[in-house]
Amino acid sequence: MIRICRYLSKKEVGQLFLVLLFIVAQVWLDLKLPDYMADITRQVETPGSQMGEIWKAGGKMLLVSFLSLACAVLTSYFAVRVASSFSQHLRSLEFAKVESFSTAELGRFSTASLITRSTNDVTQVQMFIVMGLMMLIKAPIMAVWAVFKIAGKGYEWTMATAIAVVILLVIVGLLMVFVMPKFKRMQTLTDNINQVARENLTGLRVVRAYNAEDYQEDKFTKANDELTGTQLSTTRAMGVMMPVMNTIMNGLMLAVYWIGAYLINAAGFQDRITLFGNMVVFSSYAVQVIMSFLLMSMVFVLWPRADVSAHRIMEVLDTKPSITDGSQQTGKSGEEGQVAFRNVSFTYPGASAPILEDIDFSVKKGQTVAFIGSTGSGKSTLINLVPRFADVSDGQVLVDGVDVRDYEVKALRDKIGYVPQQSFMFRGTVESNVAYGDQAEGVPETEKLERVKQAVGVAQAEEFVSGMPDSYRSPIAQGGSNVSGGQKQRLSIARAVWRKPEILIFDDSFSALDFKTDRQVRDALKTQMKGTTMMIVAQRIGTIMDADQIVVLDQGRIVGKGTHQELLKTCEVYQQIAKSQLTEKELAA
Ligand SMILES: Nc1ncnc2c1ncn2[C@@H]1O[C@H](COP(=O)(O)OP(=O)(O)OP(=O)(O)O)[C@@H](O)[C@H]1O
Repeated sequence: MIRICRYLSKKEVGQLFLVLLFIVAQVWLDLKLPDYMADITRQVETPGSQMGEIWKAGGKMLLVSFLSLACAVLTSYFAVRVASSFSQHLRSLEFAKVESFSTAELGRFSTASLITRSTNDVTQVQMFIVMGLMMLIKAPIMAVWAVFKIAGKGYEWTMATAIAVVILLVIVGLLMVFVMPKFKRMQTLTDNINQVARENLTGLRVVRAYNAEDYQEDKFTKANDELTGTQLSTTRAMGVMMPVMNTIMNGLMLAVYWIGAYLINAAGFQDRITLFGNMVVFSSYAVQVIMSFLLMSMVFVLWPRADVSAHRIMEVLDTKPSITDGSQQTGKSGEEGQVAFRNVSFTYPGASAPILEDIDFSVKKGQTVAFIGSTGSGKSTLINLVPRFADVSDGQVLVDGVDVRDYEVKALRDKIGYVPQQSFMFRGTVESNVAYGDQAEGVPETEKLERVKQAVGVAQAEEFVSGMPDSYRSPIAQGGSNVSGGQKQRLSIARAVWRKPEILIFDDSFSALDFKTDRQVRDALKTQMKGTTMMIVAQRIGTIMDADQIVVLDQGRIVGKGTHQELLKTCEVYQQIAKSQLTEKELAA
């Protein structure tokens, strides 16, 4: 919790000092009140006192109360401001950090946990800051000041207060031992709920198609019950606290008056007024002491949960992304558009065996290299190494003659147009989905739209986009739920084409297209994206048979490399794939 405070901005630290100032002022004013009360009591008890004097003391009391109220309002105002802006800052930091994560880091935290960590956990810290600022700072100042004020006013009363404080501390200590582990568990259970809810919503269609609502509901109920049970037991424990505190406070009051009555009874007439005044003042201060210990104990009860949350946030912020920037902005001149793999091996974090081994090939500017192989043979893993979604475990991937790890990540990715296996659409319009990314910023609207039209044309999506109610300005729902799989795939291709990159990567991106459209897209790419190096992963031989080079993968190793005709003669795995997909006539052609 303390470590997270280093993310406070200068302005927030300034506001914290203001809060501190208002709290000290408030404590000073609050502790002034019993003095006036003692004054009034003395005046009432002293024969011949003037009514005007009592009014004067009462007026001062009222003024001090108002000033204390004003300080309390200002304290809350600044405390809430600091806590809100700090949590806003934390959320932004977490978001930026998560954006820099590679698949390795994303796999280490689950998506659900990352969401809880940037929402619920930040809220816990925010709540603690508000409560902490209002109580944690005030309580010790108040306690010390009040103790200082009551010291010397009668050891019997001081003893009674000390006993009350000890009882209070023991009860709070016991409570903390009981609730602390539960608070820690609460955050993990919140992750759990998020995970189940997320999975259910994402896979809603599958759940419905398999009539698995009851099964999903059971899973959710289990996670929900666990969280509710933990929350209930902590809340119950906390619920006990207030009545216990009240009882201690009232008990102390009784003790103060009982001791007072005893002392006044035993004292001579002259001392009785002083003793009575002391008793009234003491009882007010004793309440302040107990209240401050009560506030402190409340803070210590809130602390564990906030501490767990702060720790979880720091875990994200402290994680060093495995993909770090190099210094190169450009590649070697004369080697633009070239991609080469040099004896590349890759092992997923935590996996025992490499997924890719000894991968070696190169492709020149404007050429097309295709990858084919059985499911799980490592095709996606291989092409993901080019835009550095992960880094090689051994060997080198070169783009434009430079190791991809030596590039500034942004510069490297600016060279690449990537079409993923599962097309992803963002909420917006057709245009905003195609002209997507930093390169779309600052491009004049008319030029942007013109380029969108060209890219959509290459992806053979013109017909269906023109058929949409608002054409290029038609809305696209989150995740592209209002367009078909094939339409999504074409818009996804258009998005990569729009960038006019040096290298285009297609990860099985033609699978949802019919044969005719597949052909048309490839023809359009060939004619309109001349000079662009293409890396295509495909399942269909038809999609890749005219590639300049085909790389055949089997269990993470290259088992064949060459053109379609060469591989038909030399590569057994390729022959098997070809035989299963092509007719005798096509094979002979
Ligand atoms: N994040 C990951 N962590 C651990 N192993 C993974 C991860 N992603 C993929 N794998 C494993 O790596 C292997 C290769 O996966 P990859 O997705 O590269 O295959 P592929 O050839 O593209 O398959 P497909 O044609 O089905 O898409 C698989 O055995 C898979 O289980």
